Amino acid sequence: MGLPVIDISGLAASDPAARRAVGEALRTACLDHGFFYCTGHGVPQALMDAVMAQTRALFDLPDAAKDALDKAHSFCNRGYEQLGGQTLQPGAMPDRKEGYYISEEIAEGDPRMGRFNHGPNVWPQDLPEFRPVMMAYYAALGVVGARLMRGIALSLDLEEDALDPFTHRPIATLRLLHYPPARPEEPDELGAGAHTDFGALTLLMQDEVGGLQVKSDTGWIEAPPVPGAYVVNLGDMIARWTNDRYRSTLHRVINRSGRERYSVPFFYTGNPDYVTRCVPTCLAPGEVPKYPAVSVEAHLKAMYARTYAAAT
Ligand SMILES: O=C(O)CCC(=O)C(=O)O
Ligand SMILES: [Fe+2]
Repeated sequence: MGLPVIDISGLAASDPAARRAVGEALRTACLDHGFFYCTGHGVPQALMDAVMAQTRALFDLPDAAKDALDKAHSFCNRGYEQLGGQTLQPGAMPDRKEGYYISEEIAEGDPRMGRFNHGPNVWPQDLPEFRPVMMAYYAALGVVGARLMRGIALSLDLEEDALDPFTHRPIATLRLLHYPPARPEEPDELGAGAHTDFGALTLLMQDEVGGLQVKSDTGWIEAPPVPGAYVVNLGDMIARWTNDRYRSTLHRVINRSGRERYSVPFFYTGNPDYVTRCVPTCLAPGEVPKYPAVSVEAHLKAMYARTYAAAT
């Protein structure tokens, strides 16, 4: 069976019943696959299209231009990541993808400057539209992420604003990805090895090529592109938070299309100082939390160390 489609426009409605109805739909999807398609998110299609166009333009730059933007030059994980720069599946071959990291632009004098993942972005000089398009998109998805977290709160029978401290000044990361076609001579090579996401929520925009697969109880299922919709999935943090009631599900990418594939996940990770601890509504009488409380920042650091050999 395919992944459900949830129209989240009700979360922005003034009618509390409309907001609760979305919470109910989220609850079912989170308990079941931990993955769903999201429509009614309010992000203009023109902005989504512009992000895809700039993403293609970035990866079309000459290698020397991309190398100059390498994230090795950044202290806060911004910029270009070479083909094979990450191995998402332990023991597998390096991922057949190249990437680019963008997060909040932290200005000089901001007290957060220099904390894990906080600092300036890296911008390609030859693409004048790149920065404004990406920053507009980053802001738009921050709004959707916070709104979805309110829906998640409702879905867990919490007060609607219970997770607002988590969505205050959140860490979030926009990641541009390019997957060249799979190589027939390397049958074990994956575009992105099987992994779960680190944070709270991921909102993925993918082009029309396809190749994302999600692990279900019956095996790998395809998550084909649905125009205008995001593929949303829960990350490890929400699984911890809910004592594994909500699922952070394995997924991977194999681009067997013979074409170039582009995708843009947005990782909504939350306020770095927020301490996640088991949600009380996720404990049956006598049940104990499986995981100790952990701050968002400590969790994120540990997760980066897992997939990058030389992580900071
Ligand atoms: O490109 C995709 O479809 C998925 C990417 C992904 O899972 C990730 O970057 O965590
Ligand atoms: Fe992922």
